[in-house]
Amino acid sequence: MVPAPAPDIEAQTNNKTATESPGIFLKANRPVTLKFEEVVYKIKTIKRGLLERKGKSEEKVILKGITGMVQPGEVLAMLGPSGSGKTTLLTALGGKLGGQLGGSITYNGRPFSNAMKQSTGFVSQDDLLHPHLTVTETLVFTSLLRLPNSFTKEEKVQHAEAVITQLGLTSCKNSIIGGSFVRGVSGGERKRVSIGQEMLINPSLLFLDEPTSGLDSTTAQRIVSTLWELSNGGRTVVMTIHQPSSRLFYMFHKVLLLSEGNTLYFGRGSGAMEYFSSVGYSPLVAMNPADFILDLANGVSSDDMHHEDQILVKESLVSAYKSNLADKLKAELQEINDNQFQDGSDAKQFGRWSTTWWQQFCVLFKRGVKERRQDSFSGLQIGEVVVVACLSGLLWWQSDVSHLQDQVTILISLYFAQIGD
Ligand SMILES: Nc1ncnc2c1ncn2[C@@H]1O[C@H](COP(=O)(O)OP(=O)(O)OP(=O)(O)O)[C@@H](O)[C@H]1O
Repeated sequence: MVPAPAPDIEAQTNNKTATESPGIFLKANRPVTLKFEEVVYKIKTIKRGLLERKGKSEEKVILKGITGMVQPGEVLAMLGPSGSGKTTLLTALGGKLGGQLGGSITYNGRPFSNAMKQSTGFVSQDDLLHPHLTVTETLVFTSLLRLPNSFTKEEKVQHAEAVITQLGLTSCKNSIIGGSFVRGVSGGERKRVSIGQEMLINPSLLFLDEPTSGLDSTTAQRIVSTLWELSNGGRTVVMTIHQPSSRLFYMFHKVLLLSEGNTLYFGRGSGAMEYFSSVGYSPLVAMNPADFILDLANGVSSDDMHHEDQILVKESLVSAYKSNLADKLKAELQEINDNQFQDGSDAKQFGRWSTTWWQQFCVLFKRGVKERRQDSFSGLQIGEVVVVACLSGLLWWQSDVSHLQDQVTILISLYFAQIGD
């Protein structure tokens, strides 16, 4: 780890202890029950030969009617082989998936809204962190940008400090994040910084795409324990995970097993092995339940199986789920009365941005300067940056989310035009 020179932001946080920090992380502000019923997602693909210019349009079904529910205080882990639809489902539940999405997804009985967006944290698989900023700087700048003006600057800094303490990042808080060319904090610490960025808004609903990928089992355990503790504060946590150890597997309150867009199991993690043995699939030797059910999701129930047998195993597990668990789950979902949620928050009370344009400009400017503190500047370089920043800013100026695709297309066209020149 490369310690960076202590910046003024850290000077503001150094005298504060965790006990002085606001206790925002003890309880979720507005507990959220997430229900999803018969979620279907289809995409259009073009099938064409190597020499063909025009191909045939085909429809591919990625999610084939997925149902489930997560309540405050619960962690739902979505497991399945690569390409089974975990990230697609997570993105859909996080309100980030456009296109042909069918079925129903509700948050306290209501559709996704601006109000819910502001109570939702989403940690994607590939984190976008600035390599030359320290852990403290990263979290303080995010805090200054994302927390509303009802907090003073000092309170925003305190929130960042509280997150650092809560996520066990105190020992590396003055180390730079690092990247491909510069050594910085470890993979686990980096992941915790990404989680911390979302924790700053004290989300009631937290989505994480593979928060443990590439980490050793002890670090993975530490991250899942943190998420488990967060759920204890009345939060709803949903994550995708590739191959959890058995220790981790039993920490999940609920497990959703996917195979090629179908559900094979939804229920308590501790009940998974019992369920699969009740439908005729038990491991021959004692093994990690996650490994066993992932084998089943690939259609592997014993060694030396042919491809055709694997297809049959998957089909039998899909129909076993439909006849044994699906109806019970639907009945459980019906029992939850959507009118019980006292969700008085009105979408109108949530503005478009938490901070003003000028505040954002100042914070981003300061962050940009700190990020480049090791660079030497020439007048030409500064001029270039200002021109590009103005052009990019104009492109997004007062933009509507519905025009996002047009703007991205213009950016890509400009990029290719530049390459062509
Ligand atoms: N926009 C898209 N265009 C084409 N194919 C897509 C698109 N979105 C998803 N897919 C396909 O849908 C399937 C599920 O993708 P998804 O990323 O959800 O899988 P996953 O279970 O998260 O996989 P992994 O564990 O490897 O991340 C994959 O076969 C993927 O190629």
